[in-house]
Order: sequence, then structure tokens, then C-alpha cells
Amino acid sequence: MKNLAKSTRCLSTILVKKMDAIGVVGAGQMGTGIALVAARNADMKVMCYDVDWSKLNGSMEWIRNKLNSYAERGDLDKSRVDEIISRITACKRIEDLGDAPLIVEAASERETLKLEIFKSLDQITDSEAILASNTSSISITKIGSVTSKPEKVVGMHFFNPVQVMQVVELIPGLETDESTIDVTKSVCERMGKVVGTVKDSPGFISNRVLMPYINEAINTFSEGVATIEEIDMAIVASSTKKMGPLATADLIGLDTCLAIMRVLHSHLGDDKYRPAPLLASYVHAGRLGRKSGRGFYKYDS
Ligand SMILES: NC(=O)c1ccc[n+]([C@@H]2O[C@H](COP(=O)([O-])OP(=O)(O)OC[C@H]3O[C@@H](n4cnc5c(N)ncnc54)[C@H](O)[C@@H]3O)[C@@H](O)[C@H]2O)c1
Repeated sequence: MKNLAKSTRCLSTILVKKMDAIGVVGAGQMGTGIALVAARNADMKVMCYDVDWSKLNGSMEWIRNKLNSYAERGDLDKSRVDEIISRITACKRIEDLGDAPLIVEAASERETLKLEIFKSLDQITDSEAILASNTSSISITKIGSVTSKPEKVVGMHFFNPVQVMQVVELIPGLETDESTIDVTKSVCERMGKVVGTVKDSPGFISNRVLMPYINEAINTFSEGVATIEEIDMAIVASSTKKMGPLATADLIGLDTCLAIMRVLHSHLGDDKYRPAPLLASYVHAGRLGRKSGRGFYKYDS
């Protein structure tokens, strides 16, 4: 038994060494952050794909600006900026990610969309490739079930902003094998992250707890109990939090918050998870938070 554990560990070590490249699907705020930490902290080659080419261009520009700002304030050797950027490729087709031993999906939080993406990823990768999802709430077991290799599918839930937040929730699906968990954990560690393994359950730990809090703040505002600023100020002043719940919702993206609340509500079946009607209205109106320039607050582009 001991020998078996030892040989499994050796195999994982070999696999981790081969993890020199990563594919990222979705170049929004999370995919962009994942690309940055993979290239900068883990020295990986990164292939980034987004269905929207303008998002991908914006993502590349954001990474360059971020690296330059690190160099300017002395957190990164100037000579490394170009070297890190040279490892990141913007890809026009999802097929261009096919050779990566690990692909992280960070597209919008919609189950049907993620299932379609994983069906495509399954077709373009070999049986050894690890397919991870950065989903905030959707079942990893369900995502794995649309592939031919559910043992290679895992949840890799980074926190926002990826380059700042240290923790990653690692979520094995029902069929995920040990080596997938070990290898993914090691990659997260190379990126400088601390990993917590969490059971596959709606919203995992973070969003099961965080989202109802944000949702309640939205209901509190909607009922006229207090203004947006008063609600955020009350929470900041009465806790160790640096940001109130409505500013946090704007940072996450109100579309993402609504999608997560819908998953919690439909899968846990308790009305305490009912999405705040005002949250849905804001999303319908295109007020998505920082990413659209307006949510509970207004932002300069
Ligand atoms: N925002 C957060 O705070 C946060 C934190 C942890 C995890 N997440 C999760 O990360 C994922 C992405 O969230 P985000 O905040 O980066 O969203 P975002 O809206 O900033 O970006 C989503 C990106 O996905 C792209 N996309 C949509 N369909 C696609 C497709 N078929 N193929 C490729 N790309 C596609 C969009 O063009 C967009 O650029 C979601 O699953 C979300 O739940 C978000």
C-alpha cells in the first residue's frame, strides 16, 4: 500500500513537471488574472482564448499594463516584462489550446455555456489533459459528465482579483481522480496560491456564504432601509472588511452574482436563496458593475 502511494506521488511529480503550459478559456477579469499568475508566478506558457476578440485584446493590454506597473514600483525586474508577455498567446480558435496539458475555463457563469465549452475541450484534448473550471457555483460532477474523461475534470476556483487573492478552492467532482487533484494543487501552489479542497456543492464554501450576504444587502437597499453608501459604510465600519457588500457585488459582476444566486436557489431549494428582484433588474438593464461602468456605483472607463 505504501509503495502504491509512493509510486502515485512519483507519477504526480512527473506530471507536474510536464505542466509547462496552460490554456485559458474566457479572457474576462478572471481568465486574464489566471493568465497573468500562470505566466508570471508559475513560468508557464499561456494560450488564451475568448469568443470575443476585443476582450482578448483588452486582456493582453491589461496584462502588459499590470506588469509595467509592477516593474515601475520595483516589484518586478523590468527585463522580465517582455519575457513574461512573450509566453502569453492570444488564440483565435479554441482548438489552439488543444496541446495544453491543463486548460482552465473561465467563461461566463452559465451552465449551458460551460457544458458546451467542456464538450469542445473534450474533443480537442487527449485523454491525459486536465480540464478545470473556475465556476463559482456550478456542479463539477455535471461539467465532468459531458466529457469522456470526468476523472480529469476539476473545479479550480480562483478568487477575485486573481493576482491579489491567495486562496484557490479546489473542487473534485464525483469521478475526479487523485492524480488530477494532486497535479492541479501543485500548479496552484506554483502560482503562489494556498489551496483548500472543497466538496462539490452549489457555491462551494465561498459563494454559499458570500452571495446570500450580498443578496441581503441588495434587498436591504431595495426596501429603502438605507442608501447604497450607508449600507457599505455600515458593514466596513462594523467589521474587518475593506469593502462593503454592494461595492463587492460591483467588483464580482452583477451578472455573475445573479447566476450564482440562481444556482443556489434552484439546487438547494430554499427560498432564503431567492435572488433579489433588484439584482435581476440591474442585470436586465445592463448594469453589471465595474465591467460595464455602472452597477450600484458608477465607474470611469
Ligand atoms: N468575478 C468574480 O469575482 C469571480 C470570482 C471567481 C470565479 N468567477 C467565475 O469565473 C468565470 C468568469 O467570470 P468573470 O468575472 O471573469 O466574467 P467576465 O464577464 O469578466 O468574463 C467572461 C468572459 O467569458 C467570455 N466568453 C463567453 N462565452 C465564451 C465562449 N463560448 N468561449 C470563450 N469565452 C467566452 C466572455 O467574452 C468574457 O470575456 C465565471 O464562471 C465566474 O463565476 C468569477
